[in-house]
Amino acid sequence: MTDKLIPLREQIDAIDAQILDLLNQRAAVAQKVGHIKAETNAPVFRPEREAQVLRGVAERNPGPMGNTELQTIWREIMSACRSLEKRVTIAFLGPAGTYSEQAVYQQFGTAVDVLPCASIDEVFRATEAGTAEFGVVPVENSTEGAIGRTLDLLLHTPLTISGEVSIAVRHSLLTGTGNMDGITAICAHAQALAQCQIWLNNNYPEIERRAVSSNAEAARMARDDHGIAAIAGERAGVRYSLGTVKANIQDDPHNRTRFAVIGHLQPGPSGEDRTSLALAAPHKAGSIYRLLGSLAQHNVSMTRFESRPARTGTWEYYFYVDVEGHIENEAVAKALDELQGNAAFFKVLGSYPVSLT
Ligand SMILES: O=C(O)C(=O)C[C@]1(C(=O)O)C=C[C@@H](O)C=C1
Repeated sequence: MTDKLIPLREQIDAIDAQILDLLNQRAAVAQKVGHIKAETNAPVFRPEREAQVLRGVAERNPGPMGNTELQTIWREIMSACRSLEKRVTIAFLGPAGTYSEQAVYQQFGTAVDVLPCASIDEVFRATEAGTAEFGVVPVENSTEGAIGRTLDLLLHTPLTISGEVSIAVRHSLLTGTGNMDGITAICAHAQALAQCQIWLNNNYPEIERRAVSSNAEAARMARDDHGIAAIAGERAGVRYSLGTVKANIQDDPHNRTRFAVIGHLQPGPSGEDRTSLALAAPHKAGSIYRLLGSLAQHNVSMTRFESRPARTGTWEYYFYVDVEGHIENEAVAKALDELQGNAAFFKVLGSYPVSLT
């Protein structure tokens, strides 16, 4: 080692000592917050506050560190501080190694307990029953569209959406050996197979494609059977000790999945929020026009409009609408009040901070 490094490392050691001291000072304050919350029975996880802290970090950042990297560090700092107040349990669509698990850690940091569930229904059940404080469920994918089961369950659950997480979906072709010798089937969740079909048609048109319950399950199968290749995220590859034949094989390089955090909590305004609604229009000419007109009149921007059959066999539809702003914002409250008066069905699914990515 050159002598020139020695003084620089001494500087780093001194800075680390300060960081350590400051982190523990922060943790001690969080513990005091935790005691007050325990006395008043207030919720430990406050997504609106965490969103403000993370946005503040990016706003104040003079560099050279990037905002994304700093926000990842702060997410972990808050996760660790929160776990000193109380450790929360998060249900998600398992098994471990799925994008849903990644969404859990992206929202809550890693100082949480996780509860992998076998289905989206089970995530709702575990959260409704209080086995988990929160659940994380996929809502939509940018190439494949809405996750119907989540939308159906949101209609009648007592839970509300308290956050959203957007994850870049990157699929890799993975095998036990890191090459395709002797591979007779490529396994993945049906959505992942669909998201990679052009690449698969161009590269391995002759190999059978088999849909399984999740990409992580495919990765587990590939570990146990060297005749099977899996399409999954690198995270699953690491978890199941697989080699990468080819990374980034998704047809759409901008492929993203949006997840909802569901729970009994209704967050307050964070300054940059979204409100999700479910609506049904009465059987009258122009009824959808009138419903959406309330939003336009009060200058409330709509960021999503999705329809889904009501499954009554009568060509009725539920509409899933996202608008900018929190339900406590005056314009949003007025628009929704008016809209509710014109709707055959109306439910606020939740008001929550807009995700950072
Ligand atoms: O401000 C609070 O309410 C805290 O509990 C502190 C803190 C933090 O570490 O900054 C931790 C958990 C909450 O979700 C929000 C923020």
